[in-house]
This record gives sequence, structure tokens and C-alpha cells, in this order.
Amino acid sequence: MPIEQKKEGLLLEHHKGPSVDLLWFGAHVLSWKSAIPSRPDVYTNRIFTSSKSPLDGSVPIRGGIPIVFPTFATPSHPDHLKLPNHGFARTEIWKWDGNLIDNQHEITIHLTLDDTPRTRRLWDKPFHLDYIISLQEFSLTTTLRITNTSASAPFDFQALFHTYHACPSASTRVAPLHGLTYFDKNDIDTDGQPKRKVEGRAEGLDVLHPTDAVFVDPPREIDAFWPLGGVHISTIGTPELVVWNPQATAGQKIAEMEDEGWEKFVCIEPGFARSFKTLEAGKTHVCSQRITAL
Ligand SMILES: O=P(O)(O)OC[C@H]1O[C@H](O)[C@H](O)[C@@H](O)[C@@H]1O
Repeated sequence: MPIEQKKEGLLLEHHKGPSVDLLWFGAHVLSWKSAIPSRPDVYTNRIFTSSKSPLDGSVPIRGGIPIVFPTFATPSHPDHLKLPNHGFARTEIWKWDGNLIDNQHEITIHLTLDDTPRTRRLWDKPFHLDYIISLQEFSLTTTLRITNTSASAPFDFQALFHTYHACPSASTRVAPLHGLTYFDKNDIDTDGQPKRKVEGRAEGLDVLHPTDAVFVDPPREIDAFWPLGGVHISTIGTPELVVWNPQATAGQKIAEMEDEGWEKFVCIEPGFARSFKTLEAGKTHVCSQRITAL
């Protein structure tokens, strides 16, 4: 059965072995089990989800691929001030709109979210979201289409795939980011804003220290690599990239984080994390990430 519908979500099982487990709550991808071309029979989970995270919808999930929309982090935009951290897309119940593709090569499904009286109380804008999840033999693609369904008014949003890549954080590097400008959310200037810096590690960024960096205009092709593996990430429509790992001191204080959880992931988050996208009435913006297991 390539697509199993469960009460709480879906299990996608590709004909060649990989699988994805996701919830209706937040359209949250919890796991992606994939092999790599050089070892096609060995499946590992490529996405970290904290074992202490309740999955019953009572609180946002710690791990997986949270969908951030319509604000990133603590809201700053005047239209966003009633929104929770990272917005509401990760805590709303999404609808399954059926399978788009289900064959030997890929399984592609489509979920949707529309504004409701509850979302309008937090952010008074009409919208439609399409979330398309595509599982191939060695890759997972997540695509978010954001549509402004107003007949007349634009809105400003942020959106991002807050992907918790399962990896040994102490030996993971992310590249190529060398020479790029980033804003360091762990180093705040006297004006209360993250300091602007330039990434200097030619061998790749590491997260040996607490890292919360928002890169501007990153390359569309990024690698994360560690001694026994890696992922290649291709993005579309995402002008910024966040790399986040709290390390122990901050990590121990994070809600729903399992013990030493920060040693098991690096978040690599393409999207709008600093800038806002203005979407005119009736228009759609598409953000996408394709993650290939290496
Ligand atoms: O605790 P959460 O709302 O899941 O956010 C976790 C982290 O997400 C992002 O990566 C932000 O850049 C961090 O500043 C934040 O701490």
C-alpha cells in the first residue's frame, strides 16, 4: 500500500523502499526514511524529531519539517503582532486533496490550508496554501504555494521550511556559504538587531557553537555533509537561509527537546526569514526545497 491513510495523517511508502510519515496537524513531516545510491538497501531516517515531542496537536512539534507561515520567529511586522512565533501553519489541521502522482518513480501528494475565523483573528488576511510533498527513491521535495485570495488587497508574509536534518551536529558542515552576508541572531547589536557578519569558514559552516544565522541571497544549491553521509538541498523561491543549532546551554531550555537532542540535528531552513514577500491580490508565490540523500 503506497499511501496509508491513518487517523492522524499519512504514511507514504515508495515502491523502492523509502517512506515519509506526516501528520494532518501542521502538515508536519515527522520522518523521511531513505537509502543512498551507494547503499540502496540501508534505510535511515534523515529527519530528526524529538522523542519528547507530543504528536497529539497539543503543542507545536519539536523537529520534523515545521512549515513557518505567515511570520518567522517573533513577529515584527505590524500586521503580524498577534501571531505566535513562526505563525500558525504548523499548528493548523491541513486537508488532504488527494494524490497527484503514485507510480514506480514517485509518490506526490497535495495538502491544503485556507484561512478560517481562527487564523483571521491572528492575521486578518485571506489566503490559500498548497503543500505538495513528493517522495522519490533518494529525495524528498516539499513545495509550498502561497496564494493571496483577496480580490483587492496585498499582504506581506514570511514562510520557511524549518527542516531538522538528522545528522551528527558536531561533525556536520554546511557549504557553500563562505563569503556570504548573514545576520547573527545570537549576537545582538546595541540597536537590538542581529549583527551583520560575513561567513569566513571556507571549509563549510559548523555548529560547534550555538548558531542562529540568517544568510542573505544564499546559493540555490547547498550541501550539508558529515563523515558518513550528507544531503544536497536545491531551493526555489527562498531568498534567505537560516542555519540553527542551539547547543547544550540553550538546547536544554527548549520545550519538548529530548536529552542531547541538539547533537542529532542541524536545522537548515530556506525561505523568507528576514525579508517579507509582498503578494498582490490573486497572486501566488512558490517556495520549494528538494533534499537528496547522499
Ligand atoms: O522554538 P521554535 O519556535 O521552534 O524555534 C526554534 C528556532 O527556530 C529558528 O531557527 C530561529 O532562527 C531560532 O531563533 C529559533 O529558536
